[in-house]
Amino acid sequence: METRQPPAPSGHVIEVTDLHRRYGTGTAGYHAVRGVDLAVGRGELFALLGTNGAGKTSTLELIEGLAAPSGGTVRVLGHDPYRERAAVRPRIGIMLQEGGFPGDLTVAETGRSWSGMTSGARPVEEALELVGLGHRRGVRVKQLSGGERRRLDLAMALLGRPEVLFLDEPSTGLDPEARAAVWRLVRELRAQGTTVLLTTHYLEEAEELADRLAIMHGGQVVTTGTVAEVIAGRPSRITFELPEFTGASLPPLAGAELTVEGRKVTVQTTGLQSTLFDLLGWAHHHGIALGALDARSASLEEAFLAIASEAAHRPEPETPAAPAARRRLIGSAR
Ligand SMILES: Nc1ncnc2c1ncn2[C@@H]1O[C@H](COP(=O)(O)OP(=O)(O)OP(=O)(O)O)[C@@H](O)[C@H]1O
Repeated sequence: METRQPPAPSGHVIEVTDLHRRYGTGTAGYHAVRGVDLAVGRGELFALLGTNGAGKTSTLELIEGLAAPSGGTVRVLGHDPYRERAAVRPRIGIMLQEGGFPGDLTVAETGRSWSGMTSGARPVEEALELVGLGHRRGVRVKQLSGGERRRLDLAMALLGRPEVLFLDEPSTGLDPEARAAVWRLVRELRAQGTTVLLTTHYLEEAEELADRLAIMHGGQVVTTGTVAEVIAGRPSRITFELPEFTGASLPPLAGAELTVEGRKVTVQTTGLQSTLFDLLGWAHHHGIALGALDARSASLEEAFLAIASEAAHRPEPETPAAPAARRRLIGSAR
């Protein structure tokens, strides 16, 4: 039995306050992370979502302790992951976007060399079996498919039985079956008490796995909460096509917003059932067949697209100057 160290005093395994990251200096510099606050509890699975370039990886790397922030604080298991690396590193597992293991080593050799650098490592065979790579142990890394390499990255992140697992786009490049297997494994790890912070472009992945999530845009968190909280208040959508000749004009639908393009009608409503009832009643009364009728509740995808589009239309925040003492760090870690 391994001994687990006590949780951080706040009860949060990950705590991020007013985090900033700036690459480069002066006018050529780029302020990629602009005041991010996050808190992740023990055993929680938290997903970081965002558009391309939103700052997810830049944020994740700071939380993993791979670079120092330009401003703000990060605490992982009660420690600064950059300055107190020795205290944090043995207790976390990191799956980067590119593991970058030497191509000439076999899968088993990679596991053994990684295991030699990992304290309290589980047997290499066990880690490979967990991700379904046991049968590929004798194959050189360069001969693995993209999806198999992702699974090797995950196996190596799991070697040290981490209390906190960081997954940067874990299922990118996996086929649907391998993705489902990774989801099962992540759920099992979470059920065993592992805290997981992941970034993903797959909204379905966040919907399936996340207890809570944050949506980033332009280096900031624009929305955070459970999937239900993020979706709440977003309108449901009804779409249909009117027949070519309709004597009747569309009915007033209380609380709904109609958009008509030619014969195609889109109705956005927060009261899906009553709007649908009124619409179908009108169609029935006038003997109108609504073509390609589709009615669906708001999904995380719709909420994400709406939130990203709202955020994109907001003015860019002012870029505070990077503190001089931190400038030496700028441009590192990529
Ligand atoms: N080393 C670097 N130097 C300068 N700019 C960088 C560097 N690394 C990242 N950036 C910029 O910082 C911004 C955030 O990048 P980051 O990789 O964190 O975004 P992301 O949300 O992970 O994006 P994606 O979903 O595309 O992976 C981007 O505009 C990127 O071009």
